[in-house]
Amino acid sequence: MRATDAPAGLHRHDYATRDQLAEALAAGVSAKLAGGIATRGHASLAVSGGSTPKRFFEVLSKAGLDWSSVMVLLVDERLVPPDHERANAGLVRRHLMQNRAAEARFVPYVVDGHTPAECARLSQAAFEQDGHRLDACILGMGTDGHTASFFPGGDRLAEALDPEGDDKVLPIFAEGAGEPRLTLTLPPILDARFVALHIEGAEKRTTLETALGGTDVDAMPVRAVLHQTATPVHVFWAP
Ligand SMILES: O=C1O[C@H](COP(=O)(O)O)[C@@H](O)[C@H](O)[C@H]1O
Repeated sequence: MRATDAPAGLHRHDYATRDQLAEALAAGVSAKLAGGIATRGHASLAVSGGSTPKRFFEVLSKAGLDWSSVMVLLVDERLVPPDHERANAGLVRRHLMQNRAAEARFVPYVVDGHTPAECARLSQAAFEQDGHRLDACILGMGTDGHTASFFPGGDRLAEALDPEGDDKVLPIFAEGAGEPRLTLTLPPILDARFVALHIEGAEKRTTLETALGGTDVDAMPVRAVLHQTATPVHVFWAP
């Protein structure tokens, strides 16, 4: 691991390989979850979808935790049927909810049978059922500068990024997103006890440097996470 200079509140962790990154991130998350279980009797984890987290999920799924005391949620979801190949819930079921982690309680978003607004309302109720604050929230990032489903041009981006907003889950639509989405809003993400941004590859490194080098949040919504100073954010990267 190599620590690099970063703005205050941003901690950068660079690894030589994606396997090393997966091991380190899984160890860090596992420690946070163990801490939650030890102090409160339960712990919660929100994870992202896409293609990047598979290796991390597979390592984390083998962690020696009391997984029956862990709730797993999604940072964001695509509004597609639950068995659709692009469903983030499917990725989590296939790669995280296995091995020891099969004992955890997975609470996916409500994605069908309702309007997007209703899906968001029902999903938020599930998110709030334990009245909890997330122990760990693992974000991803696209090369367009989106994180969670905060896409450039998102129709409800301002609401989703409002630090004073009351909604924890919102429906959101953006041309570049592929399909309508549900997303955690910025407040519950930044309220997590541990926030990580997990990115891999040279292209995403360039995207990260671009995001750090400018301040236009609408152009690159990940800046809302990177440039705030209230919550420490740990950036995990490997080539
Ligand atoms: O659409 C999404 O993309 C991002 C990044 O995905 P990746 O495939 O580039 O790793 C992901 O963080 C988000 O959860 C997902 O819905």
